[in-house]
Amino acid sequence: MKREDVRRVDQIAIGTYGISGLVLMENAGRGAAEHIAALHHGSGADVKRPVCILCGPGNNGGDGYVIARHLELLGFPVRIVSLVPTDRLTGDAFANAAIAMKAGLPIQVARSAEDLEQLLVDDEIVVDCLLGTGATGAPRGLYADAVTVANARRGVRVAIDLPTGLDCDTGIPSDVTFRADMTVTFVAQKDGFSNSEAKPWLGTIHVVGIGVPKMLLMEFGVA
Ligand SMILES: NC(=O)C1=CN([C@@H]2O[C@H](COP(=O)(O)OP(=O)(O)OC[C@H]3O[C@@H](n4cnc5c(N)ncnc54)[C@H](O)[C@@H]3O)[C@@H](O)[C@H]2O)[C@H](O)CC1
Ligand SMILES: [K+]
Repeated sequence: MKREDVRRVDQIAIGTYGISGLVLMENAGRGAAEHIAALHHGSGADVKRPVCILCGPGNNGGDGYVIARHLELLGFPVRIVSLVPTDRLTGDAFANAAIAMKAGLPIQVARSAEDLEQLLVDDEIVVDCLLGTGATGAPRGLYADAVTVANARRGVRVAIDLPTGLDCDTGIPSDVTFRADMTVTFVAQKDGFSNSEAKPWLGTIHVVGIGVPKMLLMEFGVA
């Protein structure tokens, strides 16, 4: 699907079908958490690798707070590194950040590249909830720093909805693009994911349904 179409599906699911955005976000985050947890099974060790979830300013970040809550329930040590103070979040993202705070999930705010160098360590699962379908252009400022530092660490990298820096309509990566080992994308594959140039940045792709009715998916030709 095209970026604008998947955003339209989101709006119609909420505005016309009356599905709460919180329900869509919960389905997205829970589905993503299950795929991240499945990464672990191959290693055999019963110690669950720590997970660091990088959260941006929008609903892609909001997904990260849901992912954190579900991964904790699945036995993973989780922590959230947000690139914005949580009181700057709005809507469904703010709601889930507030739930995460009340639930005692560790949240640290990174304000500079130095903060990110300190906060991101090796041998973790790093989850990219920085920018999703609301991104325009190459990652700017602290978002570019976060991608650069995350790519430099030894560990497993998971992109949520799309790797930050990748144009999901064309598949063309920015100079700074999150290099994911796995991408969990919502509702449907993004058109750009079929561009071979995007492959090194996507890793293994999983599509997670978020409860959008089949009738609506069929209207957009994805069911
Ligand atoms: N039906 C669905 O697909 C659902 C998707 N969900 C998730 O929501 C995001 C889209 O959320 P949105 O708030 O619209 O946008 P982002 O989270 O991507 O944030 C965009 C935000 O970031 C700033 N920004 C934009 N471009 C840049 C840039 N180049 N550098 C730095 N900062 C940038 C700007 O402030 C924008 O407003 C979707 O991807 C899914 O993850 C729902 O959770 C469930 C339903
Ligand atoms: K992302």
